[in-house]
Amino acid sequence: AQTIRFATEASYPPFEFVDSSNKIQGFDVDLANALCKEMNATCTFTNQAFDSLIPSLKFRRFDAVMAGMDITPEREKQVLFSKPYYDNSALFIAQKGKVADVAALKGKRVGVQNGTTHQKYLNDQHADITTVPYDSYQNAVLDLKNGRIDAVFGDTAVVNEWLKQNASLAAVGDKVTDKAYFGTGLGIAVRQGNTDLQAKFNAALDKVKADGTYKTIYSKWFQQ
Ligand SMILES: NC(=[NH2+])NCCC[C@H](N)C(=O)O
Repeated sequence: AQTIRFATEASYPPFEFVDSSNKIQGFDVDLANALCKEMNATCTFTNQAFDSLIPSLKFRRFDAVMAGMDITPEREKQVLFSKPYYDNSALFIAQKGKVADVAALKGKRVGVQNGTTHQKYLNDQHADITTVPYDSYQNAVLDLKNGRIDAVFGDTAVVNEWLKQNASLAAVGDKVTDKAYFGTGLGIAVRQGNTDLQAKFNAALDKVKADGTYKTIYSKWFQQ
């Protein structure tokens, strides 16, 4: 059977994280395994810095990237994406009672992960906010709790996870769904020209959506 080497950045529950026995787990991993089963392939997952995922894919160190990655026009110039497998949006969080709304973040320090759509969105659309880059969102949340930064900007499902675990944090403003950054959905990236693997992922996605497998995995990781 074919082996598909996936790369991810596993500090991003519920999409991907390293569990207590050092295994990479999460929604993306379960979905990838379901797709690989459909494709009669074996999946492997490697943990890498987020901003190195697309370069490593291009260097052929991996076959696919699945990392809660938004499909964006800019990334589509470099890689091919599967059809969207998850509807995404982004959200700011801050210490409870400290930041009234997004306008109040003017002149403040907001943590983001390097290479993410969140970083690009703030740089492009909120030049008045100081973006503070982190290699992992875990460290950004720590700094938010310590008061070293004023807010963190991340994917809504992930941010909700932090809110559940940290009673001292709260959402600021509404979800952001700007299509140029986060509105199109998450996709699996493969190399330009690898339309064969792209087509296989798309067919497998259709299959797991139709037979209920997708729904089971979704409800395991995104409890309402
Ligand atoms: N595994 C991760 N750390 N993912 C971060 C993803 C952030 C954002 N959705 C993006 O595509 O840029």
